[in-house]
Amino acid sequence: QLELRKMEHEFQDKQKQVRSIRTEQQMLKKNMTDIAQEIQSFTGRPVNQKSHNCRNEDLDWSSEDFPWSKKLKQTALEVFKIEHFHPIQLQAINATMSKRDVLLIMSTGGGKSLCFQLPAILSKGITVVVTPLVSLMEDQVLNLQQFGVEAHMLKADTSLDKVIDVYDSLKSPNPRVKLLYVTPEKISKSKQFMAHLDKCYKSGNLARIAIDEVHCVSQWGNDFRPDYKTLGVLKRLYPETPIIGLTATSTHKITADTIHLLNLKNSLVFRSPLIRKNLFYEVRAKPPTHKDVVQDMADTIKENFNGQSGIIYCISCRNCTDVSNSLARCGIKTGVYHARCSAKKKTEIHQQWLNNEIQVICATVAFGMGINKPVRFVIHHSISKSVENYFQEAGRAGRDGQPALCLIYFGFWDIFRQTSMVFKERTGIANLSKVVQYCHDLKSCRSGMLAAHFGEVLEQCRCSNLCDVCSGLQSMSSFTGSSKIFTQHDITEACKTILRMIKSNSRDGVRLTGIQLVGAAIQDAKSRKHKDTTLTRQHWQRIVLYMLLKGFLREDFHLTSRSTIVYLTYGKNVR
Ligand SMILES: Nc1ncnc2c1ncn2[C@@H]1O[C@H](COP(=O)(O)OP(=O)(O)OP(=O)(O)O)[C@@H](O)[C@H]1O
Repeated sequence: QLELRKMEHEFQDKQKQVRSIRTEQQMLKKNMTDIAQEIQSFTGRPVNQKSHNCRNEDLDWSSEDFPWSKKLKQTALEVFKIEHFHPIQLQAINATMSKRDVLLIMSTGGGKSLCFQLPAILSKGITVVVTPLVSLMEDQVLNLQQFGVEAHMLKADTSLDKVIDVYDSLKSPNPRVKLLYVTPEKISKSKQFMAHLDKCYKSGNLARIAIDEVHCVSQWGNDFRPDYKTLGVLKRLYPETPIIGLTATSTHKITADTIHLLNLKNSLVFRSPLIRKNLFYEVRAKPPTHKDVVQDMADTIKENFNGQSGIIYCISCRNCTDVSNSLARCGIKTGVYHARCSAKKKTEIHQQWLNNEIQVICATVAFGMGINKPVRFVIHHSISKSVENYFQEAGRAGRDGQPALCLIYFGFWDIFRQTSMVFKERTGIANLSKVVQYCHDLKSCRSGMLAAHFGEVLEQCRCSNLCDVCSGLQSMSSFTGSSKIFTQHDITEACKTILRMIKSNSRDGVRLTGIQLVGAAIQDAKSRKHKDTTLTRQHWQRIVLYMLLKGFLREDFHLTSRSTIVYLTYGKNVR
C-alpha cells in the first residue's frame, strides 16, 4: 500500500509538470503568433508560420498558471468588482486568451459577457462584439463605460463624427477602443466597415471577435437571423483572430450546425449545466375563464411574492393589456411592455419596474434580453412557441441565484392559437409540439425534460423537488401548495369516440376544431349513457392532446381572409 501511495504521489507530481510544460508550450505558441503579427503589421505581408502541433485540447483550461492569470484576477476585481469566476468562465477566458476559437453555452445570467469583456481589456487591440439587438448593445456599452472601459458601438443612427472616430481607431496602430459593438448587418452589408476591419486585422489589432446569441446562425433554432449566416465569412477573412460564440440555448444539433456555419473547425465547446438549481418549474392547468386565471395569478403572487418583482409573458399585445388591467383590479401594480408601446413608454415602464414602482410587467416576448434585476417569478399566461423560447424566457427569473418560480398556465385553446401563428414556420409545429409534450406530461421531472431537450443528463433523474412533478408526487409543492396526485384511466373507448366524431361529421361535410371536437365527444358520451360520461371536459381535452402527440390526430389548417382556423382530423397513425 505504501508503494502504491508513493507511486500515486509521483504520478500526480508528473501530471503537474506535464500541465505546466503544456502551458509553457502554449504560451510560446502564442508569443510566436504575436511576433508574427507584429512583423506583419510592419511589412504589411502575412508571415507563414509553421503549424506547431501542441495538443492543447489536454490543457487544464481552469488553471491559474497562465501568464495572464494574475492580471486577469486583478482586472476582474478592479474593473468589475468580481472576486470569483463562475464555473466555465475561467476555462472559456483562458481558451480565448490562448487564441482558440470557443463556443460557450451557459445558462441565462451565467455571466457570459465577462468571458469576452475581460479578455478584451487584457488583450492588445480591438474586440469586435456582434449582437443581435441594439437595446442589448446599448445596455452593455453603457455598463462598460460606467466601469471606465473604452466600449463603443456602431448602429444605424450613430453620428458621422462618431463613425469617423471609430474608423480612425480601427486604422490606428494603437487603437483607443477596446470593445466595438456592431449588429450582424454591419458585417454583412457595410463595405466601408469591413474595409476598416481589414485594416485593423492587417495591423494585428483585431484581437478577438465575440458573437453573442450565436445560435441565431442556425436555421434549426427559432431565432434564426439571415444576417448571422454571413458571419461565416469572418473566420475565412481573419483566420488568426480567435472567435468566441456565446449562447444560453443550444441543442447539440444547433451547436454542430453553428460550428459548421461559422467555420470553427477546431473550436473548444464549453457547456455549463443549463439547469439551475434555484428555479422551480411548474405547469398549471389553465382555468377556463380569464377572470379565474387572473385570480389564480394574483393569489399566487400575493401569497408568495409580496413586494417582489416578476414578469408575466402573454401571447399578444391585447392580452398584455387585459391581464395587466385585471391584475391591477386585484391590487397588483402592473405595467405593459410590447411591440406597440412607443420607445418612450417602454423606457418609462422598464424604469418604473427597475425602481420597484410597479411589481409586475405584463409583456410579450419583446421584453427580456439583458434584464439585470432580481426577478422572483416568470409566469407564462400562455405556452411559448418552442422549448428554446420558454427556457430563455423562464431563465430571466432568479438570475441572482436566489429561489424563483417559473410557471406556465397550460390551456387547451392556447395551443391552437399558437399553432395558427407558427404553422407557416419551417419547424414551427414540431417546436410547439415539444412544448405541448412538456406541459402535458404529468410523470416526468420537468428539469429532466428540459435538460434532455438540450442534450444534457441530470445527475439524478429527479430534480430534488425543483419541479411540480417531483415535489407534487411526494409532498406539497413549495411555491403553490398544490399536490399533484393523479389517477390512471383506460382511454381506448374515449379515443374511439373522438375518431368516430370526426368520421360522422366529415360525412356531413363538417370539420371540427379542437374545442368543437371535445364538445361533440362529451355530447356523444352523454347521449349514449357511456361510462365515459364520468370524464370531465378537462379529461377530454387531455385525451385529444394525447392523440395529437401520438399522431392519431393532426391539425388541418384553413386560411380565411382574417384568420387561420385549426381543424382536427385523422393523424398518420390511424389505420
Ligand atoms: N463571476 C461572477 N461573479 C459575480 N457576478 C458575476 C460574475 N460573472 C458575471 N457576473 C454578473 O452576472 C450578471 C449577468 O451576467 P451576464 O449579463 O454576462 O449574463 P449572461 O450570461 O450574458 O446572461 P443572458 O444570457 O441573460 O444575456 C451581470 O450583472 C454580471 O456582472
